Amino acid sequence: MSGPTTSLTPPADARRPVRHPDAPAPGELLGSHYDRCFGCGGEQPHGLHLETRAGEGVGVTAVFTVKEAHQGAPGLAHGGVLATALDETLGGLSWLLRTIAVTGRLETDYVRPVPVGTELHLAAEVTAVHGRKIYGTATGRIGGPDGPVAVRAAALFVEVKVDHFIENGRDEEIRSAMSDPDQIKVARAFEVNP
Ligand SMILES: CCCCCCCCCCCCCCCC(=O)SCCNC(=O)CCNC(=O)[C@H](O)C(C)(C)COP(=O)(O)OP(=O)(O)OC[C@H]1O[C@@H](n2cnc3c(N)ncnc32)[C@H](O)[C@@H]1OP(=O)(O)O
Repeated sequence: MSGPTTSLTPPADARRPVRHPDAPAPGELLGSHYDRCFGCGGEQPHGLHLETRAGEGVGVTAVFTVKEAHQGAPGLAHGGVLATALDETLGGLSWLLRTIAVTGRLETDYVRPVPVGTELHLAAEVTAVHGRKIYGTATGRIGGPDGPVAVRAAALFVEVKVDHFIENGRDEEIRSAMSDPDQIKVARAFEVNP
């Protein structure tokens, strides 16, 4: 097989994650990183509108209500939408590390079907860091933070610079994001704070 290793097991010399001193306080709403994001953007009508909050340690929690537009089988959430909810929640961990990172690998277990109308309560944490690689896990529970587990994920995110988006994104959206001073301020702040 060519290409990078796809293991989700951190190497033996991986370090424990450290919450950045400027990370949002536990309970603080993180807000959307991009208003047209399918996971968290308020301007994306069929999106998940996931609301993520900083948790304790290097963890976050999030809530997502499964809507009619999110179906796969009749009356049930689409598996890809649930993977998006897990991915987006894991993406929120960037705020705790103050590091910009993108998903390299996401492994999902589907444990229970999730009906339309469900409030899915998600929790994610960073488990290890090795160079640019950030390892994490996430769960989604039905109805409340202590509800039955419906989905689980393990993931590896890879740290990138803002240039990752500028060089690879479509010009129209990049120009619009670049003209939003808040977006650039937040993204750059992540880069200069080690
Ligand atoms: C102006 C606008 C501002 C906008 C501000 C936006 C703010 C922030 C937005 C965040 C959004 C969040 C939303 C949710 C999260 C997504 O959904 S992100 C979107 C989905 N993900 C992607 O599109 C990523 C696509 N993939 C890539 O771009 C590249 O493959 C990657 C992941 C950046 C890695 O490429 P690379 O930088 O060349 O890194 P590379 O040297 O190959 O690998 C580095 C290390 O990672 C390992 N690795 C790489 N890929 C993998 C893999 N798939 N499996 C296992 N290991 C891997 C390598 O083995 C290597 O390990 P070591 O050798 O260091 O031990």
